[in-house]
Amino acid sequence: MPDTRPLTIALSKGRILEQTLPLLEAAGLTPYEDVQKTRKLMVDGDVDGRAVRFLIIRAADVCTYVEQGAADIGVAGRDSLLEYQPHVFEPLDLGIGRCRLCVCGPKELVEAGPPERGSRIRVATKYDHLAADYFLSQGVQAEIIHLYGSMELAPLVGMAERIVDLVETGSTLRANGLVEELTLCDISSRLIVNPASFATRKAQIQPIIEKLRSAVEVRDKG
Ligand SMILES: Nc1ncnc2c1ncn2[C@@H]1O[C@H](COP(=O)(O)OP(=O)(O)OP(=O)(O)O)[C@@H](O)[C@H]1O
Ligand SMILES: O=P(O)(O)OC[C@H]1O[C@H](OP(=O)(O)OP(=O)(O)O)[C@H](O)[C@@H]1O
Repeated sequence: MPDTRPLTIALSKGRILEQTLPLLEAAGLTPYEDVQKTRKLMVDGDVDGRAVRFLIIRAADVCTYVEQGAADIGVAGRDSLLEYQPHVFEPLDLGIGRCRLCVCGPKELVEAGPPERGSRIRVATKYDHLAADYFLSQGVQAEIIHLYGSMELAPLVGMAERIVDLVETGSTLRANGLVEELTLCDISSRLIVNPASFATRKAQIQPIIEKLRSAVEVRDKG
C-alpha cells in the first residue's frame, strides 16, 4: 500500500531556519504560513502541488524526529549529528549554519599550553560526548559539566577551565576574554533522511534532495 501521509520535513528553529528558507523557496518547497512568526509547530505546505508538512522544532531535536520516523527528512547541524549519532542518511551539505566546534579557554590558561596527560580539568559544554571523546584521546581526565547555552560564562565564574562550543565570528569569545585553543571540526547544516522513509518513499524524497542540491549549487555559484 503506498504511503499517502504528507511527507514531513523537520526544520530547526533559530538561526538555521532563517538560512534554510531561501533554499526551500528555491527548491519549490512552500510552507503556507510564515514559519518564523507562527506559534504553530506543524505547518502545512506543498512541493510542486503535492502536500507536505513542516515541523518547526529545536535544532537539537531534529535528529530525534527524523531518526524516529516522526519526520521523513530534516535539516540538522553537523554538531548535532556528531554528538547524537542518529541512524539517518545524510545526503546533502546545505552549506548553511557554518561555524566550527572548538576547545576554548581563558587566554592565560590557553597560552600556558594544553592540559597535560593525566591532568584533571572541568569542561563546560552541551557536546558531552564529543568533548569527553576528545579529552580521552588526549589522556586528560575531563569532568564534563553539561550546559544548555552561554558556555562562555563557565570559565569566567571559575566553573570550568575549558569549554567546547561553536565559534563563528569569535566575537562571543572575545567579549568574554576567551580564546580558541583548537578546532575539533568544521560545522554546517545537513539534509538528513530517515532510512525507512527513503526506502518506502524514494520517488518523493529523491526529487526533493535533487531540487535542494540544485538550489545549493545555484546559491554557491551566484
Ligand atoms: N554562531 C553560529 N554560527 C553558525 N551556526 C551556528 C552558530 N551557532 C549555532 N549554529 C548552528 O545552528 C544550530 C542551532 O543553533 P541555535 O543557536 O539556533 O540553537 P541552540 O542555541 O543550539 O538551541 P536552542 O535555541 O534550541 O536551545 C547549531 O546546532 C549549529 O549547527
Ligand atoms: O563566534 P560567534 O559568532 O560569537 O558565535 C558563537 C556563539 O554562537 C552560539 O551561541 P548562540 O548565539 O546560539 O547562543 P547559545 O549560547 O544560547 O546557544 C555559540 O554557542 C556561541 O556562543
